[in-house]
Amino acid sequence: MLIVEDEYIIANDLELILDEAGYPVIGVADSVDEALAIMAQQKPDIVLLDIYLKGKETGIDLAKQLEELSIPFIYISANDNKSVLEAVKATQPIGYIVKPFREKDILTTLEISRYRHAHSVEIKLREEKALQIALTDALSAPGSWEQRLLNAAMVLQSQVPFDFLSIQYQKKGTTQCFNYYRVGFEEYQTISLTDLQQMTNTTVEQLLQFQDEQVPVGPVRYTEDTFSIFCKQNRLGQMLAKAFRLESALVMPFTVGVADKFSISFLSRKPDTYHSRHLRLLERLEQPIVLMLERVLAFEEVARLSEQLKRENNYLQEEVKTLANFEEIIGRSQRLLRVFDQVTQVANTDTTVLILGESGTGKELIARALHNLSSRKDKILVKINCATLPANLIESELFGHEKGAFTGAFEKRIGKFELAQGGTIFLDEVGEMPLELQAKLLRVLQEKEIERVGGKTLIKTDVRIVAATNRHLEKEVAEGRFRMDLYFRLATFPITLPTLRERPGDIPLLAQFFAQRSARKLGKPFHGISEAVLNELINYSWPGNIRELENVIEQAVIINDGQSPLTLGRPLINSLFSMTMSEIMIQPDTSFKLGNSTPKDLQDVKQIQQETEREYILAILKQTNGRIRGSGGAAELMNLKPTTLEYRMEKLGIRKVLSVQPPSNSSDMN
Ligand SMILES: Nc1ncnc2c1ncn2[C@@H]1O[C@H](COP(=O)(O)OP(=O)(O)OP(=O)(O)O)[C@@H](O)[C@H]1O
Repeated sequence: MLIVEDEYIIANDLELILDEAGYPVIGVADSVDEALAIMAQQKPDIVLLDIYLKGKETGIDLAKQLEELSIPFIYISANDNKSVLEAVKATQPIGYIVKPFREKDILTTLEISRYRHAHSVEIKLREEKALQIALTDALSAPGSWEQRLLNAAMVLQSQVPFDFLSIQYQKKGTTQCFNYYRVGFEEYQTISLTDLQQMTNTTVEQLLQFQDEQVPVGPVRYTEDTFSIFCKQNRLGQMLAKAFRLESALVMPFTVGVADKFSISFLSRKPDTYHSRHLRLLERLEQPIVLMLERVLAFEEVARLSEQLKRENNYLQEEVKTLANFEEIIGRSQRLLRVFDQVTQVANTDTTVLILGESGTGKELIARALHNLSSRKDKILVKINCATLPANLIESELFGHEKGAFTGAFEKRIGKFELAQGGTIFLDEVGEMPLELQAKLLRVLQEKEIERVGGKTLIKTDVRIVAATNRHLEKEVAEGRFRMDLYFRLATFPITLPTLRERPGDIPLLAQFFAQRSARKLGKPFHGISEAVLNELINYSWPGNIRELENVIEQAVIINDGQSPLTLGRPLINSLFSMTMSEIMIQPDTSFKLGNSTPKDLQDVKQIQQETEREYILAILKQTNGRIRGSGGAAELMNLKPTTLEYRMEKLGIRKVLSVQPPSNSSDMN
């Protein structure tokens, strides 16, 4: 016990009574200063306090400090002046003893007050527990952060009153700000950045900058005298104070996990709303709130990651991911080695790369190698073929859309840019991108942010861009089909792939590689490639480049009897392929319907293509005894989905038969 009493006799009396009753007295003080000095040495459990003391300060002044320190106290006074008693009540003493007192009065009051105090502490603890549970429910309920934080604010209102609540949430360098203005008993109005912008005549950029300003390290209370400091330190707070006539604040910053920072500012119109008990309550709540938010954020992260994983899986099911690195890129020509050097130089930077080269020269393979050699290799590489995306969906495909953004947008959908977050985007055939979209792509490259179709917010992206085209982009720019500014952005680091005819020395290596791979896939022995065939391959001009060579060799392996070196089965005719690149995906076999005559027009080429494909499928089906699906089935050997193969068979008039016996003398399955 500490006795604070300036009348020596009374103080002495009190000390004796307490000692005898078994309450140890740690000191007797006759002024506030002396009392504080004793308390600095040892914290009393209870203080017995007179109102008028030696010195300028009264017992009521000391009581305010005791309240801050959570030390319970009992007044002992003869003063019954009404205004003094009002001031006494405001300090929330646990008891009051009127002088002159009897020993009995002292001991009874002490006992009852101690009991009531302990009881009220217990009630307070129970209330706090209930508050924690209500906060947990509010913050972990489904819904947006805006709604959840508002629910939490409503729970807190009963304990920490406010007229305005501002919550800043900083995550990975971006800050979100949630503002709630109290307009009724349980009514709050959400104040958006746009509302604030209009109310305060400030630009959104300024507001965003204010939002990012430093917050204090621990909980701080700003009252009448110190509120101006709060306004000076916090320009957003200053604006709010002006706009909503606020005069005091309580700021509670805390960190969740390693980097997620929250700062809650309670603001009030009255200058004396916040007391140290509010601060202490928030301090006590900090740990449970942090733990709970950690859990909520971890759940969100898990949900986000599993969503991302789902998307990646879906994506990977559509895309056959080639594990490309230099070992799988065949060739030793100087031209190709120069490309490898360039890839190695640029891989570990975030520089945008433009891969140029004719169709089939291996642009995609190089793009994948670039990704696999970069620090982003553990993240996804998303390929977008700009030529095959439907014009009306291309924007939503790239940037995603919000629910209801356009007819048919029933669900929110994220685009390929968001899917590739942290990884690489490969924009294949970028030269085919519509002009209108080129402007949007340029913005992504410059600002590194995207906006979903129908969305209102900009989303930061961390994606490396690799683009490829077989078009002559400078010519496209000159003819107004490609934006010059985008061209310069993309062409920061151009890599030009040599055509196959520019590196004939690599043809035998590639042919050997493709033949071995196909033979392995088809389960056939491989007896090499004859000298004559190799010469033929070297002398051919390969307008379809490596892809064409790959197809020619694959077909040669299919028709090979498995006992002799590979033969082509049909001659390679240079003149035919000067027609169009896209027509040469499947090589014509001149032994088919058109005989050995050279095709005259596009129709002829198409017919040859179809027949070649038909023969090809039949050869594979023969190999698999007619089995399409499952392991070792034709679809697997051809790297196609079974449904795709069935569709192609139907188009080419190949009927499935129930018996899987190989047909004896015909290669047809009909
Ligand atoms: N150096 C190489 N070694 C082994 N295979 C290669 C090589 N270059 C290309 N290929 C193979 O050739 C085929 C065509 O390559 P790719 O798709 O990368 O060409 P592209 O230039 O992107 O074609 P397009 O412009 O038509 O999209 C692929 O099957 C690829 O695996």
